[in-house]
Amino acid sequence: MRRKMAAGNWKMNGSSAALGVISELAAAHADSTDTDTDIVICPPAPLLFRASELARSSALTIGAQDCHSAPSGAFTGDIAAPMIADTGATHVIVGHSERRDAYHESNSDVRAKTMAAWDAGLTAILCIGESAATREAGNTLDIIAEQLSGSVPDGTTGGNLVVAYEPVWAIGTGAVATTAQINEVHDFIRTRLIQRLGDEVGTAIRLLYGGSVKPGNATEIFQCANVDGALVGGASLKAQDFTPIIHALIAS
Ligand SMILES: O=C(CO)COP(=O)(O)O
Repeated sequence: MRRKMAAGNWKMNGSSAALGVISELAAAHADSTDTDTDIVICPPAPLLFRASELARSSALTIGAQDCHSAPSGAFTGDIAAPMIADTGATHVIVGHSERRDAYHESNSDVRAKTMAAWDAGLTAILCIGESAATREAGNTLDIIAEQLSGSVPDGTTGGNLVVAYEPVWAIGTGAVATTAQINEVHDFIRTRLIQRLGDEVGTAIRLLYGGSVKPGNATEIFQCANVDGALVGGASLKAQDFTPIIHALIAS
């Protein structure tokens, strides 16, 4: 059985004062008997060291929101995957639609970042998802197939790769995808991963849904067969919002 994952992407939000959320989440999970769920918090890079310290000896783990594809070099302002690992973080988000859009990251860029993450011993949370225009044109599965074949490198063990399906039109809009839409895309992703990587690895990769996941819709989303968890933006910034989502996942 695949482990579940509740991942929180804080994006460019949160000062050191926000780190209290990590302690609150750790405390809320301290008495849990659940051992099947990974809780990953991805704060802005300047908070990674302190977040990793706070999460130590709790059920929480820490991830970054992006990495460069090179292990070091003259790339002012960028962060290399080994640096992320050095903070104690264990995960990194790659290919988020906000980066694909604002920084023109291509599928091959995302592929290179994913390999860099693996080289540093990190688990990559690789994001894919269609725009509103793509969905309206009926091309969702074509784009998903293209993103998968272009962004996912060969050589995953299954455990070091998590694929997050985040329809761009559902991010930060409150317009959550229907379970029919989520099922269609997640089942398609699973089939494609198995076709390409074989049954064992293709089945082991976890698939997260992201896009306006809230306490009120989490239970329904987690009932989808190929949804192993969520990548949560806004609702991961407050323990009182993220905790019920984690509980809904554990109960699913
Ligand atoms: O982009 C997301 C997570 O990476 C989703 O953000 P929201 O949950 O705020 O819609």
